[in-house]
Amino acid sequence: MLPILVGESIKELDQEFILSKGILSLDLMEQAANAFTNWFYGVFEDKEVQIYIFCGPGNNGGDGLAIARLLSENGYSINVFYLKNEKDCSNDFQANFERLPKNISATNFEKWDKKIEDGGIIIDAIFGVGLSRVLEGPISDLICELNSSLATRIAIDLPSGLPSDSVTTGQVFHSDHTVTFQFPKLSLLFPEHIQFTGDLHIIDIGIEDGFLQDFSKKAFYIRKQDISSRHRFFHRFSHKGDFGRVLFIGGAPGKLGALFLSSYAALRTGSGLVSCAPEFEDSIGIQVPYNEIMLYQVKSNTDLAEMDAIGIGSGWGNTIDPDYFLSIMIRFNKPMVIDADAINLLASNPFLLQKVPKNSILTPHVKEFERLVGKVANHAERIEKAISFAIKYEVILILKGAHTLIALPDGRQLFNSSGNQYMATAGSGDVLTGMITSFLGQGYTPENAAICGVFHHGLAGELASESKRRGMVASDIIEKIPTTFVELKIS
Ligand SMILES: NC(=O)C1=CN([C@@H]2O[C@H](COP(=O)(O)OP(=O)(O)OC[C@H]3O[C@@H](n4cnc5c(N)ncnc54)[C@H](OP(=O)(O)O)[C@@H]3O)[C@@H](O)[C@H]2O)[C@@H](O)CC1
Ligand SMILES: [K+]
Repeated sequence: MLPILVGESIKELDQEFILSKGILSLDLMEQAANAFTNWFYGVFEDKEVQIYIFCGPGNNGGDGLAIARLLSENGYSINVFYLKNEKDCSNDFQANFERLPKNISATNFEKWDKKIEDGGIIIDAIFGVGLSRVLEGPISDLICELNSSLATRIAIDLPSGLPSDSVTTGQVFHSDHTVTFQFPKLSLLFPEHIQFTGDLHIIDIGIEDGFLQDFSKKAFYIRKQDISSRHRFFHRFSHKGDFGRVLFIGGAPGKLGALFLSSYAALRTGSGLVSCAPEFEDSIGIQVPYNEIMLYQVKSNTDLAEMDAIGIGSGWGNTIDPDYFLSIMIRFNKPMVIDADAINLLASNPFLLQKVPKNSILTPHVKEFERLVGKVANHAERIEKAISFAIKYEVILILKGAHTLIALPDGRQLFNSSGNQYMATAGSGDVLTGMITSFLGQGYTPENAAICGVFHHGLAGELASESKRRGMVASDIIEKIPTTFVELKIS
C-alpha cells in the first residue's frame, strides 16, 4: 500500500531521496514537472488556450516555473506571475526562473491586469507542503480573485492555503483538479476539503514505494494493485463449504430490504451458503426475493458456531434487547461484522462494547460513528477518534464516506481510493456489510476481509455509475460485484 507521509517527514523524504540517488533537488523538481506535464497533455490537448501559472516563492513556485518551461516548449501559451522578487525565492525557484524561455512573459502578480481569457487555465503553484500560516493580505485577495474566475483551476501538489495534514481555517485555492506528487497528502482526503481539492490525481515522480515505506508506518492509501495479494484463491475441487456459510441478522418489519441487500451482496461476493434471519416474531411466511438465500431463525439456544461469519444490524430496528445481542456475540464468539442498528445498540449500551469479539469489523457512517464516540469538530478529529476506538476495543473500525477509512487495532490507518459520489444512496452500506461478511466467511483474515470488501465495493460503485450516474441504486452496485473480480483478475 502507498504510505501517506505527514508533517516534517515530507521534507525529510525529499532530502533523503536526493542524497540516496546522488541527484540534485533541482533534478527531482524536473522529474515532478515532467510527471505533471505528462498528466496535463493527456487531459488538455488544446494548445490555443491561455495558461496562467501563479508561482509562490518556494519550491512549489519552482515546480510552476519548470512546468511553464516544459509546456511552452510543447507549444502551449503560457503567462507566468510570481509573488516575490525572484532574489528572495528558494534556490530551485531561482534556477528555474533563469531557465524560463524568453518568449514567456513573467510578471510580478501585483502588476497582473486581472484578465483571464475565456476557457483559460489557471495553474496554482503558489504554496505546497511548505505552507506555514493562514493566507493574509494581498495573497489572500489574489486567491479570492482566482477563485471567482471561470477558468479551469489546477493545483500543483496542494491547493494553496491548504495545510498538508490538518483542517484549514483560511482562504484556499478552489481547484478543479489537484495533481499531487507521489502520495496523497492527508488533508486532500478530508470531506470538508472537497471544494478545494476537486478531482484528485496522484502522480509518480520517481520515488519508489519501498523508499516511502521508511517514512510512514501508520497511514496508507489502498490502490487497485494492493488488492489481489489479499485474496484467497480457490481451485476446481473447492466446494460450497469452502466458500463459507454466512448469516445476516437484521431486517425488522419495514426494513427487510436492508437485510436482503446484505445477503444478496454476500452471494454475489462469492459466499457458498447465505442465510438471513429477519427480526420477526414468525418469519416463516416471509418471501425472500432471491431463490439462493435461506431463511433462518435465531432462537435463544441456536448454536451459531456452525456459521463461518455473521453480519449483524442491517435494518435491525431500534427495539432490540441488548441482552439478545450479547447472547449472539457470546454464542458466535468469532469476529463478526457489525453495522447500522447494531452499532446504535452498542452506542446506547456501552457495556456491550467490551463484549464485542476481538477483531470484529464495525462499519459506521459518520452519524453512527458520532453516536459511538460523541460529536467531533472536523475530519481530523474524527480520524483520531477512529484510531483510538480501534485500538481501545481491538476492533477494525471502518468509517464510511469518500476515502473510507479502515482503522486497524494496531493503530494503522488505511484510506480507500475506489468509489464515487453516486454511491451515497440508500442501502449502499448494507451492500458493504454483505461483501465484508462474505470475505470473512470465505476464510479471509478480518483485515483482508475489510480491505477487499471496501475496495471491491467502491469499484463496483464506479462500474455501476458508468451507465447509471445519479440514478444508481444499491442493487446496481451488487450487480457489478462479479465484474470487480474480472477487473482485478481475481479467479
Ligand atoms: N517533497 C518532495 O518530494 C518534492 C517537493 N516539491 C515541491 O516543493 C514543494 C514544497 O516546497 P517548499 O518546502 O519550498 O514550500 P512551498 O510550499 O513552496 O512554500 C514555502 C514558501 O512559502 C512561504 N510561505 C508559506 N506559507 C506562507 C503564507 N501563508 N504566506 C506567505 N508566505 C508563505 C514560505 O515562507 P516562510 O514561511 O519561510 O516565511 C516559503 O517561502 C512541494 O509542495 C512540491 O510542490 C517538488 O519540487 C519535488 C519533490
Ligand atoms: K499549489
